[in-house]
Amino acid sequence: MSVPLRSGLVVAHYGRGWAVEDEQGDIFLCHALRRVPVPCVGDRVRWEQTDPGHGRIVEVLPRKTLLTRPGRGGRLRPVAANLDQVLIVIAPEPPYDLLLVDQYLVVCENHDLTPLIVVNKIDLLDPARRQRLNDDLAPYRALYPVLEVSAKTGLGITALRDALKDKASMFAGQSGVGKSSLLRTLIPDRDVRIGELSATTRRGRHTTTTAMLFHLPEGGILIDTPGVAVFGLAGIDFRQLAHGYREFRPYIPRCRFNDCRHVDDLGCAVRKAVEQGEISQARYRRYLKLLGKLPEIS
Ligand SMILES: Nc1nc2c(ncn2[C@@H]2O[C@H](COP(=O)(O)OP(=O)(O)OP(=O)(O)O)[C@@H](O)[C@H]2O)c(=O)[nH]1
Ligand SMILES: [Zn+2]
Repeated sequence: MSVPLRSGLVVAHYGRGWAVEDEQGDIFLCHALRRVPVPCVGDRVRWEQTDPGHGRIVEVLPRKTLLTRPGRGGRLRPVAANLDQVLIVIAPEPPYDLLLVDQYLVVCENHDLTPLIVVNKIDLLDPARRQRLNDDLAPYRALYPVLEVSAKTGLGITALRDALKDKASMFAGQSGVGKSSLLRTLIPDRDVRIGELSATTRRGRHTTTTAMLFHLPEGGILIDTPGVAVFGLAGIDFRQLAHGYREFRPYIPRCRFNDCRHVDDLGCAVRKAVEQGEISQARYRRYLKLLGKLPEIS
């Protein structure tokens, strides 16, 4: 007897299982058929129920976007599918690392993900720190939306909610910048949902999820990937790196050599733009640093 296939959304990933949400919002712990691509959070799937509360994924629908991380043996593992945007969170404390911000931006630019820069903990900004932040962020404000918020006081949270509405988003940022605090502010019933998942799967220890998807109260979804580094430069070559620096793009076709890495002066339109003040020197210096981190052969 064949069971009709159902549509679902992967909302969590545990070791070898996936939590699939059906159209009514009920959650089933599923395994995946061997022939399907390894599913990940955010995937739209076709699945069939096997037992109460359980099922198996038989098809992973085509993905709009896919974020991966290097797994065992250098193979890329999927982490989050169908994302629209990434919230790059920084804060006055711990001190922000703009090289890391640039790295996140390069990955976003090369995966068709829209980056938003979120400055959290603005309640901690005194005039001196405010001045430094403004100077540091000036080149970014010209390229990307920058939202200033405080998970502590609630400042700017309405604008953040508006930016997330009806989109699939994910946080990126150093430990301690306040990602969990923001998540709690945005999704007050978060813990209820985790409890609900554990109850459904009838197993106590599901704290080791690699990723989890939450529905935002005003529409849209937010994916949390605790402790998963998905924004490394693995798989990025020097062309993609330069492409990831948005403001370089108009100049790249004007470089004399097709394989210009924008390091040497000779006929490089990007360098010329830096010298003429059209491209931020700070950003260019960070580009050179990241270029130095790429594997030699790229
Ligand atoms: N002053 C202030 N402190 C905040 C704010 N948001 C978070 N914090 C504090 O910053 C610390 C780290 O916050 P978390 O939300 O745990 O940070 P995280 O980014 O999730 O950190 P990891 O879980 O390690 O990735 C906690 O002590 C929070 O109370 C804020 O807007 N203002
Ligand atoms: Zn060049």
